[in-house]
Amino acid sequence: MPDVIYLDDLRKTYRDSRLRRYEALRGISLRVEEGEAFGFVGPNGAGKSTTIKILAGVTQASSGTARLLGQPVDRFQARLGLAYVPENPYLYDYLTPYEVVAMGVKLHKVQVPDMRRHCLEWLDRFRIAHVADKRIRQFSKGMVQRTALAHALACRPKLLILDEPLSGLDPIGRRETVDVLYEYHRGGGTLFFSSHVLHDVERLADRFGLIHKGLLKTVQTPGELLNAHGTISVLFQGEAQIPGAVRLDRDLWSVETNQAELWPLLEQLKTAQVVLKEVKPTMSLEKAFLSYTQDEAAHGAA
Ligand SMILES: Nc1ncnc2c1ncn2[C@@H]1O[C@H](COP(=O)(O)OP(=O)(O)OP(=O)(O)O)[C@@H](O)[C@H]1O
Repeated sequence: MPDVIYLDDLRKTYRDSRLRRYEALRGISLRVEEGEAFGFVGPNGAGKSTTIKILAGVTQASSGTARLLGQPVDRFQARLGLAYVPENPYLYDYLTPYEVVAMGVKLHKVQVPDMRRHCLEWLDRFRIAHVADKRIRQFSKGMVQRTALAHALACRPKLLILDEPLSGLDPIGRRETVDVLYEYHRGGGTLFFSSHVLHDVERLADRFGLIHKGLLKTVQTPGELLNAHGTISVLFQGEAQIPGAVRLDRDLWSVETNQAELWPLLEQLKTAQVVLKEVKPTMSLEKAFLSYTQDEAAHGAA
């Protein structure tokens, strides 16, 4: 079974209006397997959209290899089974959401017993079924985004590539969209998405890749991240002589530990007969993100 996404030494050089060269991608290599949810994170200008546009066939790489489902991205076969939503989707604004979704379903040759019902179900998942027959021209940015996402999912793609899928959505819309994407992933779909909202990447991604200045700095699972850098915060209630414990309230204490020290600490707390209130990892993707980008700045790397 080939990788669903395969990138090898992918490079992209842009030229500005004065024909000066700018290397937006400086050799990205990456594999995403079938059924994986891969989060692509990085600061503004890192190269996320450029990578995604190459995958979606919107722009061409300067060099390197990019394959989808075993096919080079410039072949139309690579896009069979692919749905892509760009950062700012452009939809023909004289169409209605129903027309947009139905057109996608027909183009992808998805067999559905009742087209109207199928489309309305997806529009309903994104809370826009009530405006299914209104012109998109009248829509807000968030509603256009919801229409584009409904269109992508209604096509039952094998691979879903989304560039900043949550931007432009309100907090409830973000949560609902994460839920839909989670379900798609649980159903076996492969998901590749970029996001600035690290919390959403943590909730959705099996692995995440951090891109900075056109280079992939790290690819990790949340578990690997925790083992490599993580600390664990333990909250307990009651008296125990634990070095480093900080009193939060009258008899509520908090102590930070690491993976190796966790079990001995829990044994100690058990012996002291305190009430364990919470054990949670404190290494967030946000901290990792900052550590990778700041380390580089501190060492003056290009
Ligand atoms: N068409 C273009 N012509 C020239 N330079 C470009 C073009 N598109 C992108 N760039 C430059 O390439 C670099 C990477 O841009 P890209 O849009 O891929 O970053 P990004 O990680 O998606 O950023 P953001 O999070 O802000 O969307 C940036 O410096 C950007 O200015």
